[in-house]
Amino acid sequence: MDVPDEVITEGQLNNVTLSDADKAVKVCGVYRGYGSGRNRIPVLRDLDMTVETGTIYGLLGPSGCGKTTLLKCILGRLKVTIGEVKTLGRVPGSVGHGVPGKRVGYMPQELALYSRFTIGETMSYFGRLHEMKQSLVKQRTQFLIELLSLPEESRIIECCSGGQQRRTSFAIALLQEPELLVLDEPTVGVDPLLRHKIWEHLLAISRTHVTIIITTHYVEEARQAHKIGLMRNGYLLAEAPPSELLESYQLQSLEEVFLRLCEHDDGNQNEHDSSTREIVPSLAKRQPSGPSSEAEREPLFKDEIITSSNKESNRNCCADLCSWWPKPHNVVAQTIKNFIMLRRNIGFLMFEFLLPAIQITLFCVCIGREPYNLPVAVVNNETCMGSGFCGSANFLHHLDNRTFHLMNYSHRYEEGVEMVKQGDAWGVINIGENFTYDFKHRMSPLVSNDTLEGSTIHLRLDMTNQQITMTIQAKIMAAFQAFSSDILTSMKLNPAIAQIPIKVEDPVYGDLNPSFTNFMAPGIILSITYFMATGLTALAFVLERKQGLLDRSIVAGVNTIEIMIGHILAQFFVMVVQVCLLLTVALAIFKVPYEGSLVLVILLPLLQGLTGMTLGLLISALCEEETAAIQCSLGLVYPNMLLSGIIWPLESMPQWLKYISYCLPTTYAAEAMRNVLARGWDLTYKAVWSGYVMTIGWGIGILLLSAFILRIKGK
Ligand SMILES: Nc1ncnc2c1ncn2[C@@H]1O[C@H](COP(=O)(O)OP(=O)(O)OP(=O)(O)O)[C@@H](O)[C@H]1O
Repeated sequence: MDVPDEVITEGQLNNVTLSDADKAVKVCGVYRGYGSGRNRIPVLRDLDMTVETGTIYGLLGPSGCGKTTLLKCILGRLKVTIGEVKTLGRVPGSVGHGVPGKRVGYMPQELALYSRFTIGETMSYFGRLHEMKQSLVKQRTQFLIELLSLPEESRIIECCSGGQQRRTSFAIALLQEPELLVLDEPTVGVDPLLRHKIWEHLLAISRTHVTIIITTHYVEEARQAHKIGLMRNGYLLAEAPPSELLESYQLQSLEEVFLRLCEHDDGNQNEHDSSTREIVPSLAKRQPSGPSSEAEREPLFKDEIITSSNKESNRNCCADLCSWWPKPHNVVAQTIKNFIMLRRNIGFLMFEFLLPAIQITLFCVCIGREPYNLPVAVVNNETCMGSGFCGSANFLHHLDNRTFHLMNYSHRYEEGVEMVKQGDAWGVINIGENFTYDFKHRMSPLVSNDTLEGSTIHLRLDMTNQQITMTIQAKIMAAFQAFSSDILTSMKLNPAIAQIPIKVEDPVYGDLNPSFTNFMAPGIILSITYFMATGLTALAFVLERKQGLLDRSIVAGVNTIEIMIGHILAQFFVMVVQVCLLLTVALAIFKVPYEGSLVLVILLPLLQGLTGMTLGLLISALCEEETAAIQCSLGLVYPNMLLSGIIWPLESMPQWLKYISYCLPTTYAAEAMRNVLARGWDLTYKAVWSGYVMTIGWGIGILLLSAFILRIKGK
């Protein structure tokens, strides 16, 4: 950490308060770094800078010296730790100031362009952010196309050459004819002809009272500026008109001046090193003129900082609220931008439309359908001789041959059971040796049932899969009914009197459970909508942030709430189409039963989708990389499905897990959906309205949290 040169006292702090009306930018004693604690990187150190209105200020310095950081402080994108910045007369970010906003044109170092937009659409987007009439945007676009030799406005940005893309980026900064132009290395990688053209234009507009700050590490290029600031290690070594610097140092080039200043600075550093002390970065540092010991100095620092930051925070409290309030023109700009992006990616949009319908199709095809071709061992102990009626053969004949794959093990029941134990069969059917004879006698009022106990059909099943168990049982009952109908009709008896001689013995594995097919469908519908929506927005900020587009839009005056609303509005359209297709497939094609109001059935997935979107925005706010965002959204799918009672009933969960489950956004909703679909309940039932309330509550909560995180991270 650097040595503080001087302690700022209360009086001194007042003295540095900025009031000069003719100064477009005034930076006083600014400190700013990145990170915190041991990982803190100090960047700006006690930096002063003055830019007069209507001049070109060349900010020069080697790579990494802090030029971009300083520009971001001037634009209000970064808050200074200590010191004061005034841009166009006020603290950047003040309510109604227009910085960030339309009073400033910003060209970031990176391209920061929507590559799928045309030049015209790009201009329209930034024009909307600056509240310009579209006719004026058109006019300015034509002017800038001519001035900067850009291709026609219908040209897609990604089809432009590198130089054309940079000039488009420059044109955006000039679009609204701002009072202040901040250009971060506009000439890097630009051919000399274009560089000359850019400087020519800058000189021309500076004569119309436009102030320009331009950074470059091509030192000689800045000779054309009215004033230059030579920056090194986070502070300015010198600040003067180029001619003055050359004259006073009696040197030929600015590069030589810069080298001389660096040597001088190195000498000064060595002198200071003997008195170097480590202090916390948030404390002010200047020439020690006051109390000498650290203990004496610290309270003074802290008071100053608290006083100054309190002043700032009081002033900004209302400002913050106002700046959060979404402005319609920004929301419209964001929404249109997102729709254009959707339109440019029509293949992906179709995929997004169809994916939920494909998922529900897979669910209906793979889950809930009747299993078939099930291996079942048959042990038929009955010996049918002659031409008499053979009941066991008749019974086996009636077993559905699509469902069963029968394997005969005559007289070897144990062998059949072993097959089930080995997992080679789902069950064993054991038919008693006197089955037909006893069945006939069973119907006789003279015979007691007890005496016939040994001649029934015995079933031993693997009951680990409830769907299969239930199918086998149902099919065996159906076959028995058909058999009893045959035999009793031949005896001229009413089949309704048949007594059922089928006994289900202890299962080999598992236990019998009820069916969950219809139980699962509502939860599956909701979770598909929820996670599709999360996926739609999880990359919302990540990509724009990485490409510098988010920063650029914010400098143009958009706030994070407006960006979020823009995303939600555009993606809501996609989601409505998804939900319509999803419900059509589920309810109309696969006949998932619904007893309740269709409005409620449609509304809940839509609300769940909106909540899913807010979760996506939260992921997007938290993650810096696409891979992290994708992993995060995918990683949430399965735990949520397992914990929300979508796949298996909550009643089977341990109590502590139930508490967690009820805290999740889809649990109450799945319950409500089930009640609306299967029981036909409406909003008067708690089990229904609680699902809607929880969904809305979660949506609002996550949205606010995302906005808060974006605010804190300054994105
Ligand atoms: N977001 C960040 N987090 C941590 N460190 C950062 C961040 N941004 C910049 N830095 C560090 O701050 C220092 C100054 O960076 P800055 O981008 O302001 O320099 P610069 O003078 O604009 O460099 P260049 O000319 O290469 O663009 C560098 O050491 C850089 O590594």
